[in-house]
Amino acid sequence: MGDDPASVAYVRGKARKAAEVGLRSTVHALPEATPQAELLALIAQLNADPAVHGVLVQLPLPVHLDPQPVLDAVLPAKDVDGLHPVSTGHLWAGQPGLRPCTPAGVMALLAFYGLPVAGQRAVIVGRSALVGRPLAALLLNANATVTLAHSRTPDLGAVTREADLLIVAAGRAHLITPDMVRPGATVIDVGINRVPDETGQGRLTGDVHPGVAGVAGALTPVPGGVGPMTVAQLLMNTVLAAEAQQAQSPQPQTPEVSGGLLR
Ligand SMILES: Nc1nc2c(c(=O)[nH]1)N[C@@H](CN(C=O)c1ccc(C(=O)N[C@@H](CCC(=O)O)C(=O)O)cc1)CN2
Repeated sequence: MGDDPASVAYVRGKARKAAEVGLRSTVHALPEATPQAELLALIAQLNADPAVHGVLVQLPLPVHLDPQPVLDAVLPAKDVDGLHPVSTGHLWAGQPGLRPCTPAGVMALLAFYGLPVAGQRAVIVGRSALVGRPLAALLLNANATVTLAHSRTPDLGAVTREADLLIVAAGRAHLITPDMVRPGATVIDVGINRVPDETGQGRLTGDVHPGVAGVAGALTPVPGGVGPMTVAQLLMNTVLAAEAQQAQSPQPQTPEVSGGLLR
């Protein structure tokens, strides 16, 4: 909703990647001033459409809208963003379900590089519903010992220095400096901050100071680290949701859809 340049770019990127892997997507771009009832009516229409396997509402919403009733309106079976309370319940109960995309992307990245999680002391900085909270549950489910730090945590450096695995999603450029990191720790930078540069366009940088590369055992870059994993996980969730819906109530598929979605 609206014309926030970052959201417009993220949605465009999601549609492009979906097309690349053979998923059909439709972007419903609504004007900033759209009333909540109109947005809820659109979600209800998509929920009821058997040709639609996944629905996501790009965040943030304009300030006049309360995000929670909007997220609650998405049918849990189609909740490819993993933000519906049913998905959250499954996650915290350690049951299978659709997981929020950025935290799931972090877990996929750790697995891909063979970085250990079980038994590790994991510290997350940032307690957002989109990243920090669900990531705490995913790490717990993977048998890490988890600390969730945030803007009111006193002596943040003392907490982060305890981490074998430090994940930063605070939304503050270069919050984590080299002295706050244990030598050899794995550091995952979820921050995406645009800071002024000489071109006037702004430069992307993370929540972790570049000097941390000299201390950490592994450090994800920004850009090109966790961000693209978010989109990959969205595509994965969409395929999982489609497969689960197909198993629940098999629909006749067009050849094009069968080729794209069913293995
Ligand atoms: N409904 C949702 N809204 C938002 C989510 C989300 O998971 N669900 N996450 C973010 C934005 N986001 C996806 O929506 C997202 C963020 C970053 C990237 C990415 O690939 N970043 C690149 C840099 C891109 C740039 O030039 O700005 C990178 O880090 O390399 C993809 C998706 C908030 N909203």
